[in-house]
Amino acid sequence: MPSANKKPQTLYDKVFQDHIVDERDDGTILLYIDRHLVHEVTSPQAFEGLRNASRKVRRPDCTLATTDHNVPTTSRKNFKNVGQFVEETDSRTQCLTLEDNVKAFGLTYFGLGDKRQGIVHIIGPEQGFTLPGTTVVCGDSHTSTHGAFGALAFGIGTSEVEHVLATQTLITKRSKNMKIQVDGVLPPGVSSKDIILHTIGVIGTAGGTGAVIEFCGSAIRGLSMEARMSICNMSIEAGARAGMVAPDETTFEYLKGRPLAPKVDSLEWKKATKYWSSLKSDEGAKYDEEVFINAKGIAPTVSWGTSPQDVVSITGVVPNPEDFPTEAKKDSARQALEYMGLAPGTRMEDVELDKVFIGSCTNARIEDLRAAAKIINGKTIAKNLKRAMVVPGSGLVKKQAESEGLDKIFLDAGFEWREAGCSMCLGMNPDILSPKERCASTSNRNFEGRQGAGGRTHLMSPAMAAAAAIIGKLADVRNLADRSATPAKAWPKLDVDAATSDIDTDEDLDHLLDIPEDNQPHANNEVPTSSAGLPKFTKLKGIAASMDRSNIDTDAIIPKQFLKTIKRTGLGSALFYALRFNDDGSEKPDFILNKEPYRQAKILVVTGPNFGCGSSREHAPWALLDFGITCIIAPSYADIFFNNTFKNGMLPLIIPNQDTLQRIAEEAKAGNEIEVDLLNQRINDASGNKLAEFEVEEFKKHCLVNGLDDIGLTMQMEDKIKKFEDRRTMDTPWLDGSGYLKRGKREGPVKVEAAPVPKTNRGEPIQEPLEW
Ligand SMILES: CC(C)[C@H](C(=O)O)[C@@H](O)C(=O)O
Ligand code: SF4
Repeated sequence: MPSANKKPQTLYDKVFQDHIVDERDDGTILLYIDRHLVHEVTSPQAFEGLRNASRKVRRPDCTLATTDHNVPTTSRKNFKNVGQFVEETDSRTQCLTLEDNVKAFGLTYFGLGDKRQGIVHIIGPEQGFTLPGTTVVCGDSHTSTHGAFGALAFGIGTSEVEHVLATQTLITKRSKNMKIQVDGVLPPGVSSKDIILHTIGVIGTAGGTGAVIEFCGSAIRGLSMEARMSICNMSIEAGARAGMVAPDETTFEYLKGRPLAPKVDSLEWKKATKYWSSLKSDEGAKYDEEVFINAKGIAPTVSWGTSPQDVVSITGVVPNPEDFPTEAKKDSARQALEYMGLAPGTRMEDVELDKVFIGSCTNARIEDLRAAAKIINGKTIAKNLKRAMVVPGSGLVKKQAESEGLDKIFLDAGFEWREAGCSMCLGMNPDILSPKERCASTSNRNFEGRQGAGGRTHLMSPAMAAAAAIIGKLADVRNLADRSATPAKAWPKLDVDAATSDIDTDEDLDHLLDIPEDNQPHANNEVPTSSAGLPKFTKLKGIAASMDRSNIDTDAIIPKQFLKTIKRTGLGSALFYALRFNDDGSEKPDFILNKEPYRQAKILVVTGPNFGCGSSREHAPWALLDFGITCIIAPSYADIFFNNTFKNGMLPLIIPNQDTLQRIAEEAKAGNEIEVDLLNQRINDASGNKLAEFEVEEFKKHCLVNGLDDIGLTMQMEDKIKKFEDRRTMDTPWLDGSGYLKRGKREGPVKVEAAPVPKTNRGEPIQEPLEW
């Protein structure tokens, strides 16, 4: 599907262009989605929405589900079913809800009894579900991982999950192009994790806001697929929507023999690799931003603070907040050091640890475990450690590691060898830090409370975490590594075939999926194309609470313990939980929303940039909404959060000018009401005097003002979507379900239910359908 456009294009431009179903004058684009990954935390409300509106999943053959966030990582030797195995009630409910949904909607599912279960971003590539040139989405911010294949892969919120399930498309707009070029040879002991931590240190967690990053340069070219995945994984921590690497021979080699990739040497494989080879940025392609990094200058890197940008070389010291350039930055460094229990000037190598965690979608692939095992081999973990654990990213990674004897190396050293899942990366399962415990972690986020309330996270590479486990402090892997120049071993590829051999027949498949014969639920694409659904937003007047903070992440807006709900409502009491409440549940009197009149706030004014960064959890806007806040005013937002708010009838306003923003914040601080007039795009004071004007995308405004449910709107574009799919089948036939995702294989009889009162996806009766 070579792009017709003559203008030099970037890799991102090409993949984006090839997926446009429809484009409106204001730049709003309906984008086709090739691959949809689903997990238990961000999908229950989406499936509920489908049910409420009597919609079915449009492309079960392009959808793959697993449980990862909530699952215990204890031995599954005696595993019988989720109901018995997952002890924690809410986690069990979420896992069981996913199981019900995959059965009801006919989706392929890797459950806890399946060797292929694992972290969603590890199993997609492993299976060849992720392919170059595809669009890949998941209700999860680290979907950016899949960009390592030259896919355009990004995280979405739950409402968008529902949109993709129903329509296999998303409403979006073009992102900016950013190039990060890393050239040169990596020094010994430095890995791809160090590249990305170092890069985020350079550009900051808001550095990539609004952009898709293309990682290129000789250092990137020289990396394996797994290392490229670790880099793209953390594009989201760099503030970007996605990260991409142009596919090349390394990519093709990785894909050979994967169950869902075209068969090697088939006509499809030849056609596919020809297309994939065209997916590189053209000579002269324009980037909105370019960053150049010399690989030689990167050292093994660790984080010292509570943001992934707070990094330093392992040979460095804890920075002094007074050395930061602005008062706001000094302040946030002070807060970070207080939380982390660190004093300025302390050598990083003197920082003592309590726990070590090797796992997560950033670094729990086979290569990561090999790198850690190489350091650990023959040694034991330090006595001061309370716990050291290895959590493989998938059942297949675990199996492969065991076949290479890595489990034994870890176990002999004193590590725990666990079952696959997200585990202590965010601690939605029992694997958590206790307050003040300090952890060396190969994960991607060191936010306050991320690995457990009060827990302290230091991010690093698997080899560095292994070194830290042996020393019991943050440690420089270069002092432990075997410096003898033994040639790199040619490692075997992950054995994916063995795992699929138990589903040779249709009967096996049905057994695996446990699909009721004729139970396509409520499947009906004719009735519910109505587009009326959300409350209308035209004018809002009310008290505004103001917060002077930068980079407020969605973990802070609503921590992980509240993500176990299968509902959208009732989350107001969890809003800003750690900032708002003490450990005993009492209110922190100084927090703005605990003061009068701000308990009644309808508007939130945030003076620092990058509000809503981090996780894609739509629970963040749901919590704000449930508290009563329907409008946020800030200088900038993280992309996923920004989209999520609109999907809930909320208005996030961008006021880039600091003086104007301060004027609005002053009104808020004085306890005066503010008026947000969407129709006239003005912010007024309580007496109607103009404080500011604002921009808002035309389509989004239209949806808000009319309370439109954009799934209904998109379903009215059926002809165009169908036409796109027909062309896709012609041009890239390997993208229609193959192997165990074969299209049609699981399509039971479509049962059209009588729908006396058609409902919206929120379960309310539909008003008059509205045209857009
Ligand atoms: C649960 C999910 C919404 C979340 C994400 O989007 O990132 C999680 O994976 C995380 O890492 O915080
Ligand atoms: S970042 Fe952590 S919690 Fe989120 S998907 Fe990856 S492993 Fe799971």
